[in-house]
Amino acid sequence: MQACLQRFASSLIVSCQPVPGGPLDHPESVVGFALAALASGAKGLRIEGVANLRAVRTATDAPIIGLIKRDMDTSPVRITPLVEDVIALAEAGADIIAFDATDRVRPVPAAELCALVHAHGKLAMADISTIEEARAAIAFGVDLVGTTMSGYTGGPEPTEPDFDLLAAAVALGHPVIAEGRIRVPDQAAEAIRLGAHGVVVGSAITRPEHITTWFADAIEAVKAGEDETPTLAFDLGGSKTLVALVVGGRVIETRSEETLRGDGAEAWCDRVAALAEPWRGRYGAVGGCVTGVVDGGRWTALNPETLPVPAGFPLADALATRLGTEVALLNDAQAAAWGEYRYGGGVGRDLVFLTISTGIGGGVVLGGALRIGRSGVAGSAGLTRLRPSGDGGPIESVASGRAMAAAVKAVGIDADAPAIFLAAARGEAWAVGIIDRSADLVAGLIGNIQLLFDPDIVVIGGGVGLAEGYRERLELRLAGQPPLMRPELRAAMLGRNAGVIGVADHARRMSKSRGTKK
Ligand SMILES: CC(=O)N[C@H](C=O)[C@@H](O)[C@H](O)[C@H](O)COP(=O)(O)O
Repeated sequence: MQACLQRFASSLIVSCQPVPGGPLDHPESVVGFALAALASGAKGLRIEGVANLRAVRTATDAPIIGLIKRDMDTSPVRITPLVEDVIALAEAGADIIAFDATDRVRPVPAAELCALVHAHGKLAMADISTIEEARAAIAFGVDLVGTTMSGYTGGPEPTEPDFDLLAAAVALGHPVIAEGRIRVPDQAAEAIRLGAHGVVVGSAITRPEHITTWFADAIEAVKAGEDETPTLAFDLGGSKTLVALVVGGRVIETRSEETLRGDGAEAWCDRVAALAEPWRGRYGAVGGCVTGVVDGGRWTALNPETLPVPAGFPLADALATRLGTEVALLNDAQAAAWGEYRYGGGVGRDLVFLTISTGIGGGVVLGGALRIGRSGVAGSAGLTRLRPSGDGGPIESVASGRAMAAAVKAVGIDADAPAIFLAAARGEAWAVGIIDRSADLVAGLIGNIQLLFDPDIVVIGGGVGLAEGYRERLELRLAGQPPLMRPELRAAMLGRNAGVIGVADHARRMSKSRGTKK
C-alpha cells in the first residue's frame, strides 16, 4: 500500500465534491470532474459518498481518498464518523480512507477507525485541526495526516490556508497532506515547498458556485466603494523572500523563495523584482518590510547574523528603480505589529508586538500610530539587555530560537527550536530547561514593556512564541505581577503573513497621503 502513497508524492490531488444539493451533485458530474482532473495533471482524487466513489472507481485506477460526510445530532464530527462508513468505503474501492481525527465528542474513537481501516487493507488519513491532534493520530498509527479541519471546528472561517499548521505537522516527520482553502496555484506550490506530501484542492476546481461567489463578491465590493486594487508587498527575511498581493487584510496570492545570504543587497532587490514581475500592472501601492533597520530609505542590519546587510544600503532607491514606483518600507517586526493592529490579534488596541522566532523582534503601536522611533529601531526588544553589557549579551542571544539551538549544541545535542519543543513535549528535561530559560527572560522583558508603555495588550508571535506551551509559561511567570502591572497576552493571528499585511496597509496609507498633498 505504501506504493499508493508514492503515486501522488509531491503532487496535486483534486477533491471532487460538488456543493450538496447543487446542480452538479450527482455521480456523473463527479466522474467528469475526476477524469478532467486526472487528464490535466492531478495524481489523486478525494471523493465523498459511496455512490460517487463506486462510479469513479469504475472509471479510473488512480489513487482515491474516500470519505463519507454525515450531519449528526450527537457529534460535530462529520467526516467518516462511523464504523459502517469505513466498511462501506473500503468495499466501494477507496485506497485511502479519510476520517475526522479532531479532539471532539465522537461516536467512535479515531484510533478505532484507524485500526478498522488497516484491517481492511487500506491506508488511513487523519483530518486534523491542531498539531496535538496530528501527534495523537500519528501515535495511533495513521499513514497520512491532513490539515483538512483547520478553521472548521468553531469561530469564524479563515480565508487563507493554515500553512503554520502544515509546517508544524511536516516537522513531525510523517507524510502530511495540505488541504483546506488552497485556492491559487502559488499556494499549492508553497505547500509543496513547505514539505507537504500532496496538496488537495477542492472548491477552487470543482465548486463553480463558490468560485462564482468569489468573483461576484469582488465586483460587488468595488461597487460598494471598497478599494479592491491589490497592494504589492514583500517581506525580505534572513531565510525567505516572500512577495504577496494584498487586498485589505487578505493575502490573495504569494510567491516566495529562499533568500541567498551570500548574494548581497543588490541581488536580493533583483529577486524581489523578479518574483513580482508576473503581477506587473495588477497592483497599486508597493510596500516592503525587511529584517534590520530602515531609516530614511536606507537599510542597515540590526543583527548581521540574520542577514549581512551592508550599513546604509539605499534600499528605497534600489527598489524604486527596479519596480518603477515609490516603495514604502518598514522593519519586518514593526510591519507585523501594524498588521496585527489593523487586522489581527489586536485590532484597534494599544499594543506591543513581540515575535520570538529565529531572533526576537518587536513593534509598538500606541494611539493608533506605529512608533518607528528616531532611528527606526523602536520596538527592537530582542536587543535589550536585562543587565548592563558584559552579562552575555542581549536577550535575543539567550532566548531566541537560534540561541536555544546553539545552547543545546554546546552540550552535544543537535536540535533546532521545533525539535526542542517536541523533546519538551515528551518530557525531556534538557529541552524543558532550555525553554524555561527563554521564557524566564522573555517574561522579564514583557514585565518591563508593560511598565514602560502600559499597552492594552502584548501580542506574542513567532515560531517559538506560538509553540505549544510557550505562552502558558509566560503567563505563569507573569501571574505574580500586581494587577495594575500585569500584561494581557494575546496570540498573534496573522502568522507568516503579518509583515506583508501590515506593510501593505502602511504603503496604501503613504500613497494616499502622497496623493492628497498638493
Ligand atoms: C472541512 C471539510 O469538511 N472539508 C471537506 C473535506 O473533504 C471538503 O468540503 C473540502 O472541500 C476539502 O477539504 C477541500 O478543501 P477546499 O475546498 O477548501 O479546497
